[in-house]
Amino acid sequence: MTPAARASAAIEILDDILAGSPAEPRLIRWARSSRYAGSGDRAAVRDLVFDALRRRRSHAALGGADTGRGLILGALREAGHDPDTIFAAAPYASPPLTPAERDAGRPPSRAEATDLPDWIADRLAADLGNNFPAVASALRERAPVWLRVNLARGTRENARAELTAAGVETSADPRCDTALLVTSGARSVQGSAAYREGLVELQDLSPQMACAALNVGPKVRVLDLCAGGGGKSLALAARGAKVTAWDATPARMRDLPARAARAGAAIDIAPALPSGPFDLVVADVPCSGSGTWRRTPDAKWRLTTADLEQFVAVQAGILDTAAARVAPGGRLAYMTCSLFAAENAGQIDAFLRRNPSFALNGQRTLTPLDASDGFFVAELSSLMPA
Ligand SMILES: C[S@@+](CC[C@H](N)C(=O)[O-])C[C@H]1O[C@@H](n2cnc3c(N)ncnc32)[C@H](O)[C@@H]1O
Repeated sequence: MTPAARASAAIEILDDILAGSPAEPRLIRWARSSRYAGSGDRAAVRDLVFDALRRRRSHAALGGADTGRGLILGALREAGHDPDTIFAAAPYASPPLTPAERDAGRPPSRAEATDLPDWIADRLAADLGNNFPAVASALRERAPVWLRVNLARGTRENARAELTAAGVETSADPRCDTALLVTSGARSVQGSAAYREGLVELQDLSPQMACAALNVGPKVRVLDLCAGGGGKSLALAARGAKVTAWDATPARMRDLPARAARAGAAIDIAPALPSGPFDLVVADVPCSGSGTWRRTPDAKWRLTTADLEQFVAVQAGILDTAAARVAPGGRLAYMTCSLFAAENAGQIDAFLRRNPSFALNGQRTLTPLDASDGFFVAELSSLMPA
C-alpha cells in the first residue's frame, strides 16, 4: 500500500472509532477484510490510528475537524508534511483537500494541547500536582515494549542473547531484575524461541516492579483474586509463590493454562471463589486504565465520571472480599493501572477506615515519568495475631 492508501484506510477506521467502535476490534476487522495489506501495512495503519487517538484534541484543532480526515490532516500539519501527498487524486488515496479544509485548522488551545477531556485534565491536575503537564505530555507518546524475564527458565543475559538471535534488541533495566526494554525488533518478539519457550513474557515495567516489591518466596500461599490473563499470577509464581488464580469472569483466564505451561509455572485455577485463608491476597482490580492510555488511547475519550464512580465502588467491594481471605498476620496487595487518586490512595484510605484490623505497609504511584505505564500498588498487613 502507498502512504496515501494507508492514510485513507486509517481515516475510514478512525471515523468508525469516533462513532463508537472500540479501536482494537475495528483494526482487526479491517486487517481481516484487507487481504492485500501486508504486515508492514497493518502495522503502519495501526500506528496512524493510535497516534491520531492519542492526540485527538490537538490534531482536530490543527486539522479543523474531529473526523478521520481532520485528525490525519492535523497529524500531517503537526509533522510539517505536505498534505497534498496524502490527500490526492491517486488510486486508493483519500480525495484532495477542499478549499474549506485548506482554510480550516488552527493551533490548539492550552486545554486542547493536553489531549485529554477537560474533566479528566482537571482531575489529574489536582491528583498529580506539578507532575501533571509532563504526565499529560507523556500520554501523547507511544508506549515502549517491555519484557519480563522468567527467572525460573533462565537468566536475563540468556534471554537477551536468545532475543538477539531472533532480531530483537533489548536493554536490561537496573530498577527491576526481570525487566528488559525492547529497543528494536519488537514485532519479532512473539516469534522468538525465548517467547515461545517461556523465557520471556510481555509485561510492562510498572507491574513487574510492583510484583518484585512484594516479598514472596517458596511456600507463600497467594490468591490472585482478579487474575484475568494471569500477568500477576505468572510474575509471582516465577518468584516461587504458590499461586491460586480466580476471576469473577472465568473466561478471562482462558489463556492462563497455556501461558503457565509455557512458563513452567504451576498455577492453581480455582473453579469457585476460594475462601482461604492466604498469606497474600492480590487484588489487581478493574479500573479506569488511565495509566495505560498510551496503549489504549480510545479509552480516554470514552471514560465518564459515572464510569469512574462505578470503578471506585467495584474496587471497594473487591478489597473487602480480598481482606476476608487474608490469613491472620497475612498481607493484602492492591493494584491498579490508574493515575486517579480516587482509585488509588483514596481507595486505600477508605478501606483502612472500614477495616481497622489492617495497617498500611506502603503504597506507591508510578506514572509514565517513573516507569512506562501508570500504576499504583499498596501493601497492607493484617493486624490479627498469626
Ligand atoms: C486489571 S484486570 C486483571 C489483569 C490481570 N491481573 C493481569 O495481570 O493480567 C481486572 C480483572 O478483574 C476482574 N474482576 C472484575 N470484577 C471482579 C470481582 N468482583 N472479583 C474478582 N475479579 C473481578 C475482571 O474480570 C478482570 O479480569
